Parts: sequence; structure tokens; C-alpha cells
Amino acid sequence: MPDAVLAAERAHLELAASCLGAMRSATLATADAGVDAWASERLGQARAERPRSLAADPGAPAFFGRTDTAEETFHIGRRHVRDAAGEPVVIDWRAPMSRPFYQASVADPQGLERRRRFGFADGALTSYEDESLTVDDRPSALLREEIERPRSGPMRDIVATIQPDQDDIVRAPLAESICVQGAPGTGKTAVGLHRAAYLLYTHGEQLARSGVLVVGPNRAFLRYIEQVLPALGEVEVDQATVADLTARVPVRAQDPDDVAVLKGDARLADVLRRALWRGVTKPRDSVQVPLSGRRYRIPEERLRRYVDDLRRAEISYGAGRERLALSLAEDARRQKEEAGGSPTDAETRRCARSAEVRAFCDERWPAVDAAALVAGVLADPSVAGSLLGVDEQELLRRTPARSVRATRWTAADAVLVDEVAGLLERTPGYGHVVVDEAQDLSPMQCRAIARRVGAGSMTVLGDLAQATSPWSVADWSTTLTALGRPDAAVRPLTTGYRVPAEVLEFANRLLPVLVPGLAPATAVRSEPGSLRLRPVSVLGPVLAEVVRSAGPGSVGVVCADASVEELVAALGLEGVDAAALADDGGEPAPVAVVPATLVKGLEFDHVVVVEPAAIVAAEPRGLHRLYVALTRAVSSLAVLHRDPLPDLLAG
Ligand SMILES: Nc1ncnc2c1ncn2[C@@H]1O[C@H](COP(=O)(O)OP(=O)(O)OP(=O)(O)O)[C@@H](O)[C@H]1O
Repeated sequence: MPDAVLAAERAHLELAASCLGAMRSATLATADAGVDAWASERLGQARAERPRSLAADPGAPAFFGRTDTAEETFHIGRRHVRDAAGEPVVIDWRAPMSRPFYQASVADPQGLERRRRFGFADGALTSYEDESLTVDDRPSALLREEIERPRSGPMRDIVATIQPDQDDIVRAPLAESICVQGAPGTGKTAVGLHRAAYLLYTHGEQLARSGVLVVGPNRAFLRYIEQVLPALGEVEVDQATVADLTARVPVRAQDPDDVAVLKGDARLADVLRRALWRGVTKPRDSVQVPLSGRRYRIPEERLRRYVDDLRRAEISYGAGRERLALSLAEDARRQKEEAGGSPTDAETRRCARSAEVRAFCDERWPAVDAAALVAGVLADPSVAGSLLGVDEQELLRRTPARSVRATRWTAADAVLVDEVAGLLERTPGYGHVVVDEAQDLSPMQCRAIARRVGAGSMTVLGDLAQATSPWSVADWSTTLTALGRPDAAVRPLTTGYRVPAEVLEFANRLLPVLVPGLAPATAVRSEPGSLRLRPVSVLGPVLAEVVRSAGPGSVGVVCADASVEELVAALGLEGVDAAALADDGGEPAPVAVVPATLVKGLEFDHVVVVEPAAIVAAEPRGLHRLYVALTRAVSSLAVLHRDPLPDLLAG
């Protein structure tokens, strides 16, 4: 006989589904008629987005939890559901009323007597679990199941199981910029995305105008996370890499590490500012400008004042140039008025656009092309003066290409060009930016992101132990300063939800060398047998056998970048269909051979790390890279090696 509680909950689920259907039809039926064309268009857009967001993830059940106080019961789900009378049927997980679902504990029940979680199979409600908040109870089995479920495909939301320390970060006030230092698998990415969804819900109007941006390390990563926000009903969040944000010039070359480090140094911002403003020069003579048929002379000292005042003003270079032209036209206008004339605004504007005024501005405040300016600095870094040492200037120096367009730009150059573009024109800012894998950003990349936040706030996510870029730092202050948020609180997350204890403890052997003093994470679960170390003499057959014998879920074979092709071929020879994971955001194959430099942020049910020594040897921060590779597994990690393991792991 079916449980009466289950039957009642299923009835509520059906009610919620039909109410949601009615809400959807009502939204679709509303005509796009606003007070004017613009309003109608905005209304139309908003309406187009609403059904999309209501329809997002239609397979997802309308609720996943329930809270009971002495008087009331609330079902908690991914979005509000109301009945025809407007009464709540499901409460959005982001509403303040839902907070006790995430935060209540026996020590602090927050008014709750009971928390109920639901289990689903193929969209059908199949189980429930009650947790008393008045007496100590066993840990939730449904929670454990959710954390352990096999992974396949892209990342999923964690709304049903957000943990109290994660919830604190998700619901932090919009004005607060936060830096989350979290060990692998502690849910940083998940928390950042849920925070974006929470902020959009709580401050919808404000953020709808300015927008929310998520910055990730590469396209493979963005592809992995791209479903999470739409599943939460948020379809309007921009997701980009730093390379996307700074794509003003085509990147066709790569810098050696030492050059990339220098180009990423915050002092380059000062060098570029100096190079730009050195083009603005003191007027040396008076000029004559035309205004409605007459010419007016503007004396040198007034011209100097205009230039000086604008240089001191807190405006962009481009705006300063426009304003200088206007200052000259206004001067002529005042002269004409003093002589009894009354020039119109149109005549004054025409004066500002006259050949004489333009010629003056071109000479004293010349138009600048961002790429050309950077090319000029690289061709002659002496403009840096005392800002850079002589040896550093030489490191930057590059023989100029035939033309700016022919320059073989690097990724670090693109960030410099973007810096100059930001000096020329103000970059529009988002209301909130989530920055993932922030430990890998150079100060100049941080500035490129900070420019896009304006007065908004940031959620900065990262792990110093996973810092693999040549400019990586050992603490957060440099990064937060370059992000323009030096006072952001650094909050730790230390409970690992991805990796079984056996695997995490193995990887953590590297920690004292990676970041001395950094607290290791503790795994929420242990899985005996999840770690296997296999010395091999011939790799192919063993690798194929390990891949074949992996249980259900995704498989990632992680190796040094240079070995990817060889391993895809070796697996092919053994009859295993595997494909290399590419940085184009394409869908990963069920068995993906992953270059170690692309694996950050990703996870697989079963991970095979091939030849750790080669991963370590491939780059200066290879040991950090190995730590990243060893912490990607949800269920099992096999380490295959011909060469000896690094000492710390072998011990
Ligand atoms: N509260 C939770 N409930 C269920 N699953 C969770 C929870 N928190 C995190 N996870 C899961 O743990 C895994 C790791 O999360 P996530 O990728 O956000 O961690 P991370 O800290 O960004 O890891 P890394 O530093 O390795 O990139 C994901 O599969 C995520 O869904």
C-alpha cells in the first residue's frame, strides 16, 4: 500500500505542475502592448524570457524540499508557483522564507520543527526523508545520494542540497564582494553560480539593467557550467573567458613565460597610461576658430588652461578630446556674446567640428588607436622610464611588424590593448561579476575584469593550491587589489563534495609544498578502493582495461598535453572509442582524453591520471597542475605510471 504521506506529496506535486502550466499559458497569452514602442519592445523581451525561464528544465520536479513550522508547511522549489487565487504552492528557494530549509539545525532550528527532503526518479516522486529539528537525527541519506550520484554531461545545480556554509555565501548581500578560498570540490563554482541566481532574484530590477557576468578559465569549462543558470531559470547571464572579454585583436602568438609575467604585471597599466598621456602636449600658440562666419582668436594661456583642466578631470582620454573641442567652441561663443552676438547651439557645435578646432585637437590631444599604442610601446619600451628596469624594457621589446594589423598579438598583448581601450572610453560595467579560478589571473587580467564591474560587486572564487599560471601568487591580496576589491573578505570552504576521502588524502600529500600552511579539505564521504596506483610497463592495454572496467558515468583520462594524441590512438588500438577534449567548448566524448592544462574546474566519475611525472615536468608549476588532475574524480582515481611517482606521492 503506498505511503499516505507519499500520496499526499505526489498530489501536491501534481497541483504544482498544473499551476505552473497555467502560469506559463497566462504569460504566453499576454499581449505585448506597452505605452510606447520602446516599452512594448522591452515588455515583449521580458515576456519572451519569462516563459523561457518558466520552461527551463521542464523535467525538473516543481519542489525538492519542505519546511514545517508549528503552524505552516512550505514546499521549496526552483521557482515560485502560485495557484489561480495567487496563493503560494511552491516557494522559490531564493526567497527569505526558504532560508531555514538550508540553515536550520538542531542547535538553531530557526522556527522549524521538521525538514523534509524528496527523492525523485525520472521526475516521479519516489521517496521522502524527514529530519527532526527538535532531536538529533541521523545524517540525510538523500543528501548523500545526491552528492554521490554518477556524473555524466554538464554540471547540475545543487539547489536541493546547498550546505549552510555555502548558503551563507550564496545569500551574502549584493554590495558585498567576497573571495572564496576553497579546496577542490568544495563547491566554489556551484556556489558562485547559485549566488548569481540568488542576486538576480533578489535584486532583479537593478541587475536586469546592468547584468551579471560569469568569467571562467576556458571554453571547455564554460560549456561544462552553461546549463546551471538556465536550469535555475536565469537565462540572461553572460559567460565569458578573459580572452573573450579582451578580444580586440586577433591572438596568433604565445609569449615565453617571463614575457607573459611582465606583461601581466600591474606596472604595465602605469606604463600604458604614461604612453597614452604623453601624446597630450602644451599649446604653444594661439589658434583662430570660425563661428558663424567670423574668426575668433583663442590665446595660448587659455588653451593651456583648457588642456590642463581636462587632463586633471576624472574622464576618459576620448571624452577629454571631445570636451577640448567643445571648450574651444564655447570660448568662441563667449567672445561672440561679449561682442553682442547670440550664436545658436548648432553653430557652436559646428565650430567644435570645424577643421581648425579638429586640427588643434589632433595636434595637442591626438586620436589614439589602442592597438597602435600598444604596438608602439612594445617597439620602444623606453617610454616606461623608471617604471620598468632596463632589463625589463628589453624583455618587452619586439621588432615592430609591417603594420599594426600584421602584428602577431599574444593573449597578454590583447589584455594590454584592452587596458588602453579602457583608458580611451569607459567600459560599461556589470552589476555583479563572478570570477572563477581567480588564482590564475594576472594583475592585468584582473584589471580587465574590474573594468567590467564598475561600481558593482564581485564573487571571486579560487584555490591557491591550484594556481598554475606563471604569475601565480601565494596569497589573495595581490589578486583582490588588482580586481579593485582589496577589502573583500576571504572566506574558506573546506568540505569536499566531489572527491572521496581516499583520493583527497592522496592528493593532499602535495599540499605542504604547494601552499605551505593552507588547510586541507576534508571529504564528506569515503569510498574504499576508490584509489588505485598502477605501475605499468606497457601503457595501452592497461589503460584500456582500466577505462573499460570503470563503472557508470563519465571517464576522463588526464595526461600531459603532449601525450593526448598518443593516448587517443593507444585507446583506439585497443578498441576503446575515446576523443580528445578540445578548448572549443564542444561536447566531451564519453571517454575523454583531457590535456592536463584543460582539466581545471571539470570533474568525471572516473579519472585515470597517466604519468604524473610527465605532468609535473611539462611546466614550471607542474606539481600544482598534478594536484588539479588528482582532484577531478567523483568515484574513482587510477594513477598509471611508467616513471616513478613524485616523492611526496610515493611516500
Ligand atoms: N551542497 C552540495 N550538494 C551536492 N553536491 C555538491 C554540493 N556542493 C558541491 N557539490 C558538487 O561537488 C562537485 C564540486 O563542486 P564544484 O565544481 O563547484 O567545486 P569547486 O570548489 O569549484 O571545485 P574545483 O576547485 O575543483 O574546481 C560538483 O559536482 C558539485 O555539484
